Amino acid sequence: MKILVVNAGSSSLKYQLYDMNDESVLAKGRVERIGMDTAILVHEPTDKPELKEVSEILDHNVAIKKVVDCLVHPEHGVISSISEVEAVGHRVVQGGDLYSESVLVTPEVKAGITSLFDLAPLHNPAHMMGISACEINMPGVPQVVVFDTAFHATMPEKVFMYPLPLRLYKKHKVRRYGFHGTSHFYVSHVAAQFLDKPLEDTKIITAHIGNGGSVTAVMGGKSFDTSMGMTPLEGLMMGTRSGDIDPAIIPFVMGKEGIGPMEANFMLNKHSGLQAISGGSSDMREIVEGMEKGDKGCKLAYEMYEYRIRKQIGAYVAAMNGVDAIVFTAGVGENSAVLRLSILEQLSWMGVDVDPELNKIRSGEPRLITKEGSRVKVLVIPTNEELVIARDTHEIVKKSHK
Ligand SMILES: Nc1ncnc2c1ncn2[C@@H]1O[C@H](COP(=O)(O)OP(=O)(O)O)[C@@H](O)[C@H]1O
Ligand SMILES: CC(=O)OP(=O)(O)O
Ligand SMILES: [Mg+2]
Repeated sequence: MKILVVNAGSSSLKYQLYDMNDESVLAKGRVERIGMDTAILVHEPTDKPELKEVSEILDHNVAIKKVVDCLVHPEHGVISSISEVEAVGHRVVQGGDLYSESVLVTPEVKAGITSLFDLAPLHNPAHMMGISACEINMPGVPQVVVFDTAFHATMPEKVFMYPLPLRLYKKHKVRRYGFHGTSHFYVSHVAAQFLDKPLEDTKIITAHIGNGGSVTAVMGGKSFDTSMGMTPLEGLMMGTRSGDIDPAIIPFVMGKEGIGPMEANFMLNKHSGLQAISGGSSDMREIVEGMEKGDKGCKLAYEMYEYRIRKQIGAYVAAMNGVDAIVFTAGVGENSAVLRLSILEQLSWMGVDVDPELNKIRSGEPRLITKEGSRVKVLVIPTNEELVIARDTHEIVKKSHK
């Protein structure tokens, strides 16, 4: 079965086409700057030359049409007809308390995702545009949605509730949901295979550090706590997001600067984090480069970012009364040896004995970066959210055919 995996954002759309016979990727690609007349499409077939194009792509419908054209393209295509694609799997960031697992898209599910727009205004509307675009361009093909929040559905009440008036939870579903669940699920289960222990007895801390970042305490294979909350803004300092701040700052700044709630939200999501403190860049590579050249803003941004991740890991050791392994994943977690070393050197108190040489090795494979005998093992595991989405989609569609 061939499955198309779609991750639709507000102005971008990433895709991968899988052949589920051997879980191989036939092609992947991305469309950026959707809504502009200079949108960029990059299509990368596994065994054929890449295709790059700049053109007008005004909405997600046109974007999916372009993706379909690429997949069947005489020179760059990987299938002869779009009817070879038997299912589509979508990443959906917010499933609220409606979904604790992946589901087949039905009119009810679409209404469910739409009812959660308020809880993920930057993400869910874009996902719905992706789903509609696939319905139009691949009529009759079953679609499945895989939620970032689903893996965190096991968090206990004491973890997911906020100490706020109860009516806010009852009326508006104000509670912690957590995100990046597909990634935390994948890397924690790969990590468990490295530990010579039954999954039920494992305590693993997973650090998904990309543009957005979150740390999860995974106990017995289940999410116990995670650093993101009702929205992907809570927790760590991120590329452009503030993460945790004193909530009283928000009304204070709104009053002082004369801004409304939308602007305040925009500031916290898009103009904070590494970018704000470094004075320009949200990219860890540039932050480290700047720091090495003596840039004070980059140095402070790096130190704050590192400190907040380390503090979160420490908190989850306390939350689980111990830890067997720590996992680093996603863009920064997989690639920044410098950042991993800064964090791990200061966790020696709890039995982390990092091997600086192993830490430096670059590879696309899961790998151990602690010395033999380190009481807590540390692993770098490349995440693969798309593979999890393809597997769930495959399972659900197979079942629905029975
Ligand atoms: N070699 C590297 N060293 C440090 N950071 C890197 C490196 N390569 C990529 N990154 C970081 O990874 C981030 C993107 O991570 P990714 O997980 O792809 O994010 P997202 O899925 O949220 O877009 C970039 O912002 C960049 O800072
Ligand atoms: C939920 C979330 O923060 O996703 P991303 O890291 O892809 O922005
Ligand atoms: Mg990501």
